[in-house]
Amino acid sequence: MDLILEKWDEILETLRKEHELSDVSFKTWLQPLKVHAVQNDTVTVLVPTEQMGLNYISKKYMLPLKVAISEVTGQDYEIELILPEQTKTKEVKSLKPQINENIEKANLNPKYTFETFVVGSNNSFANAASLAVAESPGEVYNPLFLYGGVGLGKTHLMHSIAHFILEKNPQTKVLYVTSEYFTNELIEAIRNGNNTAMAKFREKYRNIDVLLIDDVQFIIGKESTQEEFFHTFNDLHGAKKQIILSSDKPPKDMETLEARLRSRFEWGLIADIQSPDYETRMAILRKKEELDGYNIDDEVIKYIATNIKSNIRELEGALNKLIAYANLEKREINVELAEKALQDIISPDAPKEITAELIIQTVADHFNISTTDISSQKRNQEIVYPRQIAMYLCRKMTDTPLKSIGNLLGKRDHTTIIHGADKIASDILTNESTKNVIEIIKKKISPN
Ligand SMILES: Nc1ncnc2c1ncn2[C@@H]1O[C@H](COP(=O)(O)OP(=O)(O)OP(=O)(O)O)[C@@H](O)[C@H]1O
Repeated sequence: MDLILEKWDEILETLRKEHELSDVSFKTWLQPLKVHAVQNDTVTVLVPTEQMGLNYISKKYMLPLKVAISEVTGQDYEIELILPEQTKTKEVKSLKPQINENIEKANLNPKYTFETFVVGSNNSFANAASLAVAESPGEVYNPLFLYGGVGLGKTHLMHSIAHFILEKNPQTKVLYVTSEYFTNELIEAIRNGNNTAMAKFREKYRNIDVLLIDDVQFIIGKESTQEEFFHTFNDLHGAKKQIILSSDKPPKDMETLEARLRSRFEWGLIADIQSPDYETRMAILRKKEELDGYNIDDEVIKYIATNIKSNIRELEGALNKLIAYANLEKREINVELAEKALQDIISPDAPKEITAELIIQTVADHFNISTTDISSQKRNQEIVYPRQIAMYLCRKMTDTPLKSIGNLLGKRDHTTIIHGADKIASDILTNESTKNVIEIIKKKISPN
């Protein structure tokens, strides 16, 4: 509800612009529309006219409104129009289930749950530890420290724990953030230079039941962040609140981590995730295929699982690329097509190549949005910023021609790519958060 309400004016404005509505049409039909309720992905819109007006709006503006909502919020909703006299009967339904609001508040990806997580020998210990923590937060292993290489499922497991806890007890205050987000918020509070900003920051992070901090290795070397994090940790741990951390290495190998933090990280349980074996890679591809509603030949799945070994993000990226390629070429998916579509990813002799596709996938994952969003025509800031970062990194880290980058990013022309990349290049010089984000994503793309 909050998201739609907050963005309602922007939604109507987007619709007005995209359909070049005259002032009079806008004022007559759209401006008076009010959000009455949002429930289970249906937005109930109050039409304060009479039946004729409702019929007309339904015929003429229902679809454009749906599209505008999807563009602005990044989510698809059904729309139901109602007249003022119907509001009484609808009132009971006006609360969106609390659990969905909590998932939004906690910053969770709805797809990352235990149900969609494939358990193999590489991650069974981490999975069991995560489930134990999810069942008894703050009681058994505190903190839970998950570590493993890039793209192996740490974030997915963390979100699974949070979903599980919220499902069981929707009142629990759960917050997932990346350590980079934590750092940026802290920098912002310090920059504001007043006690209220710091107090707000502390209130936010210390007044929760379950805190999940991803990629905690990025706070190393940032003194004030380590200091603040140390106090947050102590407060929460002392109050028996659950802390879950992830990193690319175990605490003992985090050389520049302050000793007092390292010892705290080791208080609870440390669980690692290794690269998946062949069977697990097959199972992950099968799961993804099932979730996305495809039915791909076994030989093709075997081909991908045999050739992409180390990183699950790349494994999924290869499958996505193959599907996109087949759709574009209007061809059936078979091993021959897979060899062609994936030749720049699967090349037995060449060292691992950094492709524009890998960059786009990594940026999307980092911002918790889909690659479809990045390549869409959406212009809201939550999508534009990651898109520009993808433009910048594709230019910096690959030789991909501007035209191809543009095609991958929603058929944009080369001037848009140059503009987006330049914008980020100048942002890096003045904005510490952008500098941090770029540093982190670069490491995810190329860890060494
Ligand atoms: N065991 C698994 N089952 C199903 N999907 C998985 C599994 N492990 C990872 N994935 C998928 O692989 C992708 C990358 O995983 P995730 O983002 O959790 O990795 P990560 O270890 O947090 O990476 P990073 O170090 O870059 O933060 C996600 O789309 C995730 O859903």
